[in-house]
Amino acid sequence: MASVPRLPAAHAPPRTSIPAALPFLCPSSSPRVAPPPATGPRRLVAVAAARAMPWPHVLTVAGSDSGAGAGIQADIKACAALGVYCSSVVTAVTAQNTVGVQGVHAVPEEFVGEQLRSVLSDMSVDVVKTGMLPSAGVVKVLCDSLRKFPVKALVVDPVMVSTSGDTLSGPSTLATYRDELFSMADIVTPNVKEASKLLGDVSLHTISDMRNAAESIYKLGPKHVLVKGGDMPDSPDAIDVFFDGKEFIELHGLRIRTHNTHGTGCTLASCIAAELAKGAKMLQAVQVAKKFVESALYHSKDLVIGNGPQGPFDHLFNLKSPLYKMGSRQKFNPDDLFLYAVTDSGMNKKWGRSIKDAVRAAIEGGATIVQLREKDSETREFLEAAKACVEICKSSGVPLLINDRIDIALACNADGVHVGQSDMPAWEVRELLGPGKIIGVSCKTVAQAEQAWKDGADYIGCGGVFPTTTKANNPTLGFDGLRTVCSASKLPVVAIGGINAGNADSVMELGLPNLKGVAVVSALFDRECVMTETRNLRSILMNACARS
Ligand SMILES: Nc1ncnc2c1ncn2[C@@H]1O[C@H](COP(=O)(O)OP(=O)(O)O)[C@@H](O)[C@H]1O
Ligand SMILES: Cc1ncc(COP(=O)(O)O)c(N)n1
Ligand SMILES: [Mg+2]
Repeated sequence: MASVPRLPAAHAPPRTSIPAALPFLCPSSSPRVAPPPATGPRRLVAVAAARAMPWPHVLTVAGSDSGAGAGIQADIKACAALGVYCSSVVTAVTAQNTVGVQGVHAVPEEFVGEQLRSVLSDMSVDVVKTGMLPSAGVVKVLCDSLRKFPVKALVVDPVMVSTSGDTLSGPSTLATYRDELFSMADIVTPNVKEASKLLGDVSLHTISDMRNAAESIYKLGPKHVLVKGGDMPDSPDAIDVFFDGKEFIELHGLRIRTHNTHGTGCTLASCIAAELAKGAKMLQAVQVAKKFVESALYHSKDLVIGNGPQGPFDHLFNLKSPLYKMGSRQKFNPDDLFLYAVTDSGMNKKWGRSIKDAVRAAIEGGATIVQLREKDSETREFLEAAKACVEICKSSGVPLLINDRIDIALACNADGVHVGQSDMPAWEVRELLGPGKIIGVSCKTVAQAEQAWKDGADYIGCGGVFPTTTKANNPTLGFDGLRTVCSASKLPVVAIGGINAGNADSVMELGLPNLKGVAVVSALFDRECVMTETRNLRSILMNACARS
């Protein structure tokens, strides 16, 4: 089974295009001039245009959860958190809490139809998301309404049983789901129990079972299927299987150890709908949604509401915890390690350039990730430079990491940090930064690589491959040491230590498992023209990858 498809590093397009008209950036770059703010009539036009802007709109057709962890209440909170308007057609009212579902009161089918008519005929709905549809009659009413008032996309979460094990939609709706609703759906998102019921109670225990189920449900008519693995607690990751009719993609997330998982499925489907309403493609929408659920669970893992086994979580965690700024960045892409530029304040001083100019030049030359390693800057000066570099990196789509300084990474909202063996342990860094950030760890041994993986790191840096002057007392591992660590690592690896234009090809040509790229300091920054050196190294690496 494929993981998220990626271009092989050697063929990956440059992260930044280099327009011919760009001023040559050596030895220092020219300042960029921001356009003047709009004033007078121009401002009025801008305001009018802003007023006319439609608000992406999801309509949820689902049940009310009196405990507000799942159902309509979860859907509205999830859409609000992602900046999308959410209207609601209530199909049932449930008496529900953290213990389970105590009662269900279905709304008459005609009145579900009336609510649908009210919203769909007037309010420019982009995407419809369905949750609890308590009877076959309600499913039919919905299908009729959608035929009358078509929308851009339909997300079907085939809610049948709550996490607490209570029935929310009886077996009589199964046939109508299969025969009428699925063929109208852009995506169907069953959990393992629901997938099993839809397929006549087949047993689902493994990823391979989930893949088979996704394929069988796809044959019932939806354009995409996501079989969710939240309820497979034996798996150390939370793995969902996505199928688009051609390819299976395993979506891996951190499994958050918490009891507060009530409403994860409703939230996931609503986030997918919200992202689709904003114009995202399906896989992208699913990835953002999964990351959102993971982050919300992470930040709510210790909340206590109610006495039952399944608590709600906080969808609006982002409002409360400015520390954890969950952007819509996708999960770490190991191919970003291809040409890893590590800055050095001493070298920048020597060549008379600012950190900012050094970073900009490296990115213009094709660096795929940047780490700021400023061992002797004052904190305030470093923070200001880091903030400027975050802006530069963000506009080029290149991740920015900070060496060692978790405080700086948090304050400038960097994409992550890189820590060494004597810095803060990666698991503590993960606690502070949350799941959305990249964490790298320097490792020289198989045991250290194993620990980094256990601690929740995203990649390891392994070296020194060659002798180096940038780090004192740094034993050289050589190719053999690198090979040993790469072969055993469960994480992607970037090689580091004395790598330059003269030897980078020999490292990539080793073709080692998990080796994704090289990290360089002096070879880029202890040179007169950072951009030229980076460009040259990039082409050496690409040629080496093409050969090996
Ligand atoms: N403990 C957890 N940690 C991280 N992600 C989880 C956890 N539990 C569920 N998820 C994720 O939440 C989403 C909803 O999944 P699931 O709980 O299986 O659906 P449902 O709520 O319909 O039973 C999935 O993306 C799943 O991987
Ligand atoms: C009204 C309503 N809709 C959906 C769910 C499923 O949510 P979960 O699977 O998290 O219990 C629920 N419990 N209640
Ligand atoms: Mg669940």
